[in-house]
Amino acid sequence: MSERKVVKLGGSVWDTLHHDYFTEWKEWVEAGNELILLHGGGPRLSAYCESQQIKPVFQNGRRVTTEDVLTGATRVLAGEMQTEIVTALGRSDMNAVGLSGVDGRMLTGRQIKELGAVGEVETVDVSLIELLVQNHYVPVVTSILFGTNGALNCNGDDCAVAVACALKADHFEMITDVPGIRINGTVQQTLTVDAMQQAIESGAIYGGMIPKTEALRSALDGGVALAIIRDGNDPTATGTQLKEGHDERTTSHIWATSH
Ligand SMILES: Nc1ncnc2c1ncn2[C@@H]1O[C@H](COP(=O)(O)OP(=O)(O)O)[C@@H](O)[C@H]1O
Ligand SMILES: CC(=O)N[C@@H](CCC(=O)OP(=O)(O)O)C(=O)O
Repeated sequence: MSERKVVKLGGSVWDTLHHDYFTEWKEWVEAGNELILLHGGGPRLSAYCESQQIKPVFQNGRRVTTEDVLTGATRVLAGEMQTEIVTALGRSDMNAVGLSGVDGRMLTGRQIKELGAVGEVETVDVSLIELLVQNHYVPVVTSILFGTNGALNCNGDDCAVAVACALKADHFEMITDVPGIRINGTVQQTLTVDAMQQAIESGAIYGGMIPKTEALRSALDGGVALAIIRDGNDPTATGTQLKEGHDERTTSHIWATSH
């Protein structure tokens, strides 16, 4: 029975991504399974903004997006980043196809007005992705949404989990530049939903890790059996898996020591 894996590839780790990931993905696809890649490109987009004398501004890990930033987002995410990823997959003998949410109106977005030209995913039409995977292509999707008044920038993690849930993925992996979620200096192999929420409130989880942990939670709520953060620099590392339920001991431990 074929399995379906959705992988979110973080822009933070793309430049140093361990090559064994390509081998792992190739073997996964060759074994008859399905692979769908989602990607961001936050650091490259920030570099673009700085080159244009635009100061990057974030709120809870999501970028405030003016029209000029949106131009950069389409150039960097749907252009430079996506072409590099599709090319790298091709060099590892995988037939990848680059897309964003505007293709076939696959991902429509509702604007989050206080962040500017930013959207949250409103609808996911999986038919284009299904068409590609049935024909043994690896879809590579970036987080630009189809909005009523034009394209919208979407956080890569928010976008990835919406796609993972709509596709009823068996696995959802978020590959990033750290070995997992650290609380008080220790990488957590598992984290309960309650402990995660308290770690966000205490500031132990901050910045770009906030949308990532929220995405893990949405994946669990959306019925994805395995939702995990993995280290892009080390494919053998355990990572952090989010667990349902309550763990009073872990929760109070984090609460007590992170203040
Ligand atoms: N508790 C935490 N544990 C690990 N990393 C954290 C934590 N809180 C915040 N971070 C930050 O989150 C970053 C990953 O988010 P981000 O830079 O948005 O990655 P990506 O580009 O892969 O989506 C890490 O590099 C780290 O600086
Ligand atoms: C609205 C919003 O925050 N969009 C993100 C899209 C790119 C992204 O998410 O990149 P990573 O996956 O590398 O973090 C941004 O502009 O940075």
